[in-house]
Amino acid sequence: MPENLRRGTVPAWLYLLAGLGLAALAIPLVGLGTRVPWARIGEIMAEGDARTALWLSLKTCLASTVLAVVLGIPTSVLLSGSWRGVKIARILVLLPMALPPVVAGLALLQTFGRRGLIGSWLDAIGIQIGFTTTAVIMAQTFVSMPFLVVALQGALQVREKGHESIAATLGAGPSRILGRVTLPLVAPAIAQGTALALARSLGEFGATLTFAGSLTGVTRTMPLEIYLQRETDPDIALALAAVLIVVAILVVAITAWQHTGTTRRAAISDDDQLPGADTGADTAANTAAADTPDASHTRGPASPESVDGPGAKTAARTAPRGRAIRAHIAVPERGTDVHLDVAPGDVVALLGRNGSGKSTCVQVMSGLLEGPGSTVRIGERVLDDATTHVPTRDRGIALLAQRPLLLPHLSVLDNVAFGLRARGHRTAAARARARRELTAVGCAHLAERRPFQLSGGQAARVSLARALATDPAVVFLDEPMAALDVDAAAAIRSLLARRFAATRPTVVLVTHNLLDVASLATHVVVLDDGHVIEQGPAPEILTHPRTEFTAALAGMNMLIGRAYRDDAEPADPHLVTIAADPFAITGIADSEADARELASCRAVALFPPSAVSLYPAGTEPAGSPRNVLATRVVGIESAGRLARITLDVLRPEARTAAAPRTAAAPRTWRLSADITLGSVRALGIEVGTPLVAVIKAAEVSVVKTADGSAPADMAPSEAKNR
Ligand SMILES: Nc1ncnc2c1ncn2[C@@H]1O[C@H](COP(=O)(O)OP(=O)(O)OP(=O)(O)O)[C@@H](O)[C@H]1O
Repeated sequence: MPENLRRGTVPAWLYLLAGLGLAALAIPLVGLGTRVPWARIGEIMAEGDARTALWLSLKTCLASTVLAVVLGIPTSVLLSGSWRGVKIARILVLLPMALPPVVAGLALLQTFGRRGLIGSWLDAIGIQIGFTTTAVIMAQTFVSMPFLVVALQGALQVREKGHESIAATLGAGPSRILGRVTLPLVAPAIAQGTALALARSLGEFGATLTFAGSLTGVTRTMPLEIYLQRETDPDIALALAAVLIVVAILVVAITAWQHTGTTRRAAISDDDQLPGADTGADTAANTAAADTPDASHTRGPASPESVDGPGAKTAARTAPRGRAIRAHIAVPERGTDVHLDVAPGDVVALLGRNGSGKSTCVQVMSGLLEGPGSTVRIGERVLDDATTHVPTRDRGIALLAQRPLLLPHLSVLDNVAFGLRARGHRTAAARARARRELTAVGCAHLAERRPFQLSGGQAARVSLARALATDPAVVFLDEPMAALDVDAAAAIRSLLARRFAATRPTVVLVTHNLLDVASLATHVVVLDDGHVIEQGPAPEILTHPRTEFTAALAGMNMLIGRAYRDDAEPADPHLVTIAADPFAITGIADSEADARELASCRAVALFPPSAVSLYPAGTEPAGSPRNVLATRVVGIESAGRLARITLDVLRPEARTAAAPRTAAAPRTWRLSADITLGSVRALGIEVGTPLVAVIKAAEVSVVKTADGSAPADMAPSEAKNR
């Protein structure tokens, strides 16, 4: 029993009406069944007229269904769009469904009959349609095609269009998008519409009789044969009716089977999990495998075409492959007017409140949205101006959106190969490259799966592999980590950082996450209400925010400095200390591999104000917290039910022995701590109060900054020792 019926959510009276409805449909068929001379069916069907009628019905139905599909699919695609007059066109197409069949037959006769509008012309050149098998096929097509159009047009109108946009960014042209993306996505509706059209053709009677007549072997189909036999031998009519019902049941059953299959797949896809799909543990294992540099069997180089080593990265850094972006995004109806100037190989984080215009900028630059006054130039190419609009597929960009938007009807491997195929690569070469890309994101073992068999994190990795497989010079990322859990997001972030460092594309990254900014972005552009309100190098904007929004975003505590690992702590391989002489703080990297890689790099430690506990000065907190800082209160403000305490960290007397000295020592380090109002009273906090701040290492995230491989604040001697 369906779930909703078990839960009693259906009112009792519904059962009565539903029972009556089913009975109204089934009882006449049962009544017919009781009168059918079942024992004589074989003998009756062996007779010439009956067999001829059945054969003619099957032939004409097949032909009319093929016509309905060939003409109906393009018609449905056209009618699913929005253009002037589309509503009238939709009514016209549906009209044959509402017409009595005899009227449909009259219309055809008056048009294609010997003396009809077009028929008279055809007759003049020796072509006669009326009362021929062609007329039967035309009559069946006329009445059946609207069924296919209705089923398909509805599905096309509500389809997810994101897949098509992504296919365009991967270089697919309109025909490839229609054939490889749009139609496969609405395949269940095509199957259902085709079966409905076939069933309607099979039962067609009135239009056929009026337009084609009833000539044995030429136009007399099964319904006509049944009608005529009813006058002379009712037993034969009943036997033929039974055969027609069996054929109709077969058609309907095939439809129902198709429909159930696709619905089930879609339901599984929505849950993103299924029996046999990876569990969280598997995902974690994959993540770990992908992030372990020496796990060469599961993870190849960050760039499939490059060698993943510090030397390679440094070499790549000096030679960006990305192109400069110069854009003026003007979309008045969205209140967006933004100038963006991005240097080759830079990673620009586009920040701003919801609705501030970030996605609009990405849509215009990727060609998915036309801004009337916009100009977009990538490298030397003008992509948009008053007279030019280069379609998305020809822009040489990649777009990674919040949802992976993998094509559900293709395997993981073919999803990744899609962009390469669209750009003319042969299947074998495209698949070989796709395998390398999958290896690079730790998903080689998933190549043969379908997207509905992936977890959210795996789908995001595959989507990343697909976007980067075409070696784009410019990458747009529209919150690709927003829908992922913390671990999956960290893994994707780390993959992106490696890939960007290795291949240096120009990147525009839309995000709300400070970790993304700190670890990926070289520059930040902040939007508000469709306009740029602040921009500059990422570390500068984050450490000295000039707007309320950036300050709130940067409300996290942070320390940018040089990372090092304490070799005396082999039991804690994730621990990393960030030193910005004389200050230092210990946190945890996303993985042991990240911790190893971070050592000696420029990195940022981030922790929220809620992670800071305060104690009276001079007390030694119980346990063994890693970060114990002497501080002094410089500000107190109310933050709802909490108080936000601003503290200056006091310069330690002696620098931690293991901490290397940095060239540019910060003069002050200011922290925020959120504590309850009761704690404020209990600690007697006021401006100037000395306090001990304690931060658990587990609360401190450590990520390499976007320019992490080239520490800017290192003393020359230390840079040499690296
Ligand atoms: N399809 C649309 N049609 C009309 N207006 C839209 C459409 N999509 C977005 N807008 C409007 O354009 C403005 C900018 O929206 P946009 O989606 O670019 O913002 P955003 O900064 O990306 O927001 P978020 O962080 O919520 O994704 C908003 O005022 C929004 O309401």
